[in-house]
Amino acid sequence: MTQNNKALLKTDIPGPKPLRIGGNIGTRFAFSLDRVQSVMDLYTHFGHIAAMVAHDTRRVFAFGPIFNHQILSNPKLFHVVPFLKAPANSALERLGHGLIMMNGDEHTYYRSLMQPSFHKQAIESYHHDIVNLTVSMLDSWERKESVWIVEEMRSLTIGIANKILFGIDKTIVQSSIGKDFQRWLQLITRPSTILFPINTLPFPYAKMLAFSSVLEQNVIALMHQKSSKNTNDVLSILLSSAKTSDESPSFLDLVGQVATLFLASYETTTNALVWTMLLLTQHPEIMHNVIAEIQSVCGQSPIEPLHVRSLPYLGSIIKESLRLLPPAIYSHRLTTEDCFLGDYHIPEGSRVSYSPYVTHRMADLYEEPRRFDPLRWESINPSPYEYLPFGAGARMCIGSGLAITQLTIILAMIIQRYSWKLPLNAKAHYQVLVSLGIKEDISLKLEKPTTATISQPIQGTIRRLVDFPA
Ligand code: HEM
Repeated sequence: MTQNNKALLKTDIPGPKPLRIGGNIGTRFAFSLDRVQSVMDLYTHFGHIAAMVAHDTRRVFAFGPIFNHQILSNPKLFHVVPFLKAPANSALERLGHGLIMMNGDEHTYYRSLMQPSFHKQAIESYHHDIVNLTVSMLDSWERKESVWIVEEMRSLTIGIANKILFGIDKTIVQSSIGKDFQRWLQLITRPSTILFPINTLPFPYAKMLAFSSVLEQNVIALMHQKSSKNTNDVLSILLSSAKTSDESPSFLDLVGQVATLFLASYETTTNALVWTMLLLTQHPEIMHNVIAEIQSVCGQSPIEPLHVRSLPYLGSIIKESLRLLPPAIYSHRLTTEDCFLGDYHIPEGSRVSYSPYVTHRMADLYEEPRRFDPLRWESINPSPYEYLPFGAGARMCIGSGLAITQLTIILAMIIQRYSWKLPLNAKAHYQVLVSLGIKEDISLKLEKPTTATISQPIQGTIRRLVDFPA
């Protein structure tokens, strides 16, 4: 950008004022109390470009398809940034350095290495593992009248991640890498770990660093086992493409990819399943129609790969659920040089975020955006920057095809065997840890899928995000 252009651009980005007590930090803290509502309020009150604190160009949000395109189609200018400080050459640094945190040529190289594991054919080859693990879960429901839905969906998606990412059977999950990763995720997302990166015991950050070393050793041991066996899972495909690649990355170089795959896959998919099932409890007519579609296309037969592409109504339900409650609310980038967003000058080193959540709620793109309306997909065809639950551009979610396949198979199989109802006064309070989920688990009452029954109205903060039928 020339000096002249720079002078013409504005720097007074609108946003909430610093608080009288607490200043900029106070305003940032207020934002973090409810990030979902706060990000929407920024757009509603200040428009397409807004700062977390007025005039502070270090933390900026850019909303809507034009800015999504500008940010996501220019990965050289908008870099991703690690969210946790890690000591140089530590296990934490290596575990955190996966595709999602890479930039430039390194990102391009590892993305091409991982791509074969997510091709259409590879995804079809995981189909039977997804079906088998879902059958086991549904069989265990036969003895139950109700199920804790988050717990069930989480344990299923971890089981699937273990099997299709690492070739580990569910029976070994309890003592396996899946549990280690879950614990690691809890440790790295604790506010005390993030706020006080002090490497001395008993600080939680020091405990997390020690646990990272254990996890890294376990991941490397797993890679040694894999490299001597020929199994059909994402890690095996990755190891064999690494072997034939010119740069031949070592196991240590690949540790971060393994961690990223596990962490990026199961929590997002769990939350998408839970939200979809909860939304269906509030829309009996939609539930009724999807039962009819599944009965007519699949009957009681096992779900085959062909069925996954032949359930358009279920497909619209999944799309609509990911529009209304996308697991990724917003995502950050760091500017690598001075640039501009609209009329505003953004200095190098600023954090800029795009938001699938806000974009999906723009009334000029989606009529009555707060309503769950799968039928809207019969008459709209948004661009990749207008509908982006999986991001867009060169860094779009590499697992999007796998995620949609999993959601379709699991939901179709549950709907084949059960209907579900909320208990009296069930509350769904939303929260964002890594992605948008619910705070406390809900016990759903199971029924046979004869017809969809009217459920109790759902209570809780979810009513701030969704307009349910009266
Ligand atoms: C419903 C489920 C999922 C949702 C909503 C989701 C969402 C996303 C989003 C929004 C991004 C882009 C983030 C950004 O722009 O900063 C992303 C990236 C990524 N996702 Fe997913 N994801 C899901 C499932 C999965 C699965 C199943 C896997 C792998 C098994 C996966 C692996 C990844 C990876 C590796 C990236 C980084 C891609 C890159 O930077 O090149 N995700 N995901």
